[in-house]
Amino acid sequence: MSAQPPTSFASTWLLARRLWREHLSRYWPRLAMSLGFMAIYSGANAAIAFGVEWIFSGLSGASGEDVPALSQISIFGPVVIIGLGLIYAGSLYAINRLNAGASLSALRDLQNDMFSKLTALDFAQTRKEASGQFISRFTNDVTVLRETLNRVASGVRDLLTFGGLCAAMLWFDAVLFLIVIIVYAGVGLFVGYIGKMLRTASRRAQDQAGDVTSLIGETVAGARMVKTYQIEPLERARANAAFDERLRLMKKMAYTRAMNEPIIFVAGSMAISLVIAAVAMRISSGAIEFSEFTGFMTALMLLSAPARGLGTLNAVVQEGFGAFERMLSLVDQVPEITTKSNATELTRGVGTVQFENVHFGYGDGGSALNGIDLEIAAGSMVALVGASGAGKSTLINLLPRLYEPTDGRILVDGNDIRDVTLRSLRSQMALVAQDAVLFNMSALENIAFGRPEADRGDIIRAAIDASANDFIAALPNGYDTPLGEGGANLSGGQRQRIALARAFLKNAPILLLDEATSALDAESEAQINAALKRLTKDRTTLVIAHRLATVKDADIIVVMDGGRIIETGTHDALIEKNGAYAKQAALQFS
Ligand SMILES: Nc1ncnc2c1ncn2[C@@H]1O[C@H](COP(=O)(O)OP(=O)(O)OP(=O)(O)O)[C@@H](O)[C@H]1O
Repeated sequence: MSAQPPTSFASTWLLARRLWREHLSRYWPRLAMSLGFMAIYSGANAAIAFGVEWIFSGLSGASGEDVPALSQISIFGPVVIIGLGLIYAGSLYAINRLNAGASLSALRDLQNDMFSKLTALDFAQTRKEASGQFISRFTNDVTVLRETLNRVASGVRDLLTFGGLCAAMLWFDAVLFLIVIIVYAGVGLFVGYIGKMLRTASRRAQDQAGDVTSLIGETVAGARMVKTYQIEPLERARANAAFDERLRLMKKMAYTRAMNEPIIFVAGSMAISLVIAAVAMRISSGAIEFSEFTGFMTALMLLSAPARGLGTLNAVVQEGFGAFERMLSLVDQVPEITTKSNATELTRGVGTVQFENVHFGYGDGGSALNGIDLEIAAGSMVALVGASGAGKSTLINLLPRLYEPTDGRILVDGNDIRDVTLRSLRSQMALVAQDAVLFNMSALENIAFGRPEADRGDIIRAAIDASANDFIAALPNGYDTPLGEGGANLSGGQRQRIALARAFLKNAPILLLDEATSALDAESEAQINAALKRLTKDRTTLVIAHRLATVKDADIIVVMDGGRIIETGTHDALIEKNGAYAKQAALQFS
């Protein structure tokens, strides 16, 4: 969830400055050109008032017989008005085009910044928020901010137009102008208050939009569970509740926003009535002529459009800044697990691993690992066994620095893993997890994750080693077949073999394995076992072992309980010891 700073003027100003400095300023040439066109546009607007004044002064000055003067007005009047109209329309097109180009490009940059940060965040940081909250920043928040940037651009145009029309009114009559300005200043206070309410409401609505995105994502991803457990009504109820909440928040925003335009309208009517009330006095005292009054009234009428625009601008800006704040709450996160400035490159070694008095807790008070000491010889296989929650996955996750130990240290080939670059450390290990994560790309690209620079031949060789070549070749487009989101078009065993092919291709000296427990048919299991044997050969392997075969083949079995190692030894030695492992083995393998 985003931090919630106060919706003060200062925070709006800070956000506006960041938006300009970090995202918009690089597009200043386009924005400067747009500003030039805005000046032309507002000039054309004010000139219309003067054009009307000129026509009326001509009409009231000329008598019925003054044919040349009247025909001059009937020829030049329309030409002037059409000319001004064309300048007005042309500059409006240029303004909209230039602004859209700049704001859309700035949003693309902001999305890139967010995505870079998303990939740079610590594993733990990406787990803190539901995925929907992240997705929502790229979808809902971007849409809201895009709307705001459009409106800010038209707001600048409105401001210039407002200024131009005010200057015209001031030119015609200062006293009448003062009346108008006092009325609009009073309205400004209301509008500011409404904007404040909207920013708070908008932040809440955007956070909630993230919850809705998560819910929909869960329902689609978990379609199998939803159907087999027949929890469709439950899911519908959850969705109904979320949409009801969305309705409530959006209504609150819409109702608040709805107050804006009527207030501006009332202000406009009040300004016009007060001006009409005062004009007789001004004309009778000779301060203003009738034709000047028509010019003044034209400017006042033209003022209502930019005034409405400016009046609603604050509301839209506050909504947009609510979204921008949420985006910044991602961009501003600082990853904690990083490469030290004096880190060295970990060169490919034999793959010895040492855990020295390693402690770790997830920050929720409890400790997941309590003083792990473990030495793993190069090329050996260590099987981690123990009850659920014993700390096996946690131990494996510490090695590629997905999490950092709270105490103790971990060495790879004699190097403290905090003293080497993250990139070189992670290049020394391959991870094959239980849930083989596949992406919506071709089989070829999915395997190539192991080593992006690998050529097609290397990739096919890795697939052959992983017993994956036969089924991939049989896909409609072979290696170029898209695998569907999450590998939806493949069986569990096939997904596992793609994941193994990735590890073969990476050819790292250290292998981290969370063995699949998913029920595989005998043939798949045999194929995966054979592939695993090839993969683990001559590599240091840490495996969370579920299979009897793996446990028996391991060089050392490490039995964990409550974040501690309680026994180590070979299968035979541990059976002979008749301790915790022997008991577990008796239960499992009987
Ligand atoms: N992301 C997390 N946040 C907080 N606590 C966690 C997190 N992941 C695991 N834990 C806790 O840390 C402890 C060790 O969990 P871990 O996943 O390492 O156990 P495990 O032995 O791998 O279990 P399993 O065999 O069920 O996967 C457990 O008490 C677990 O509840």
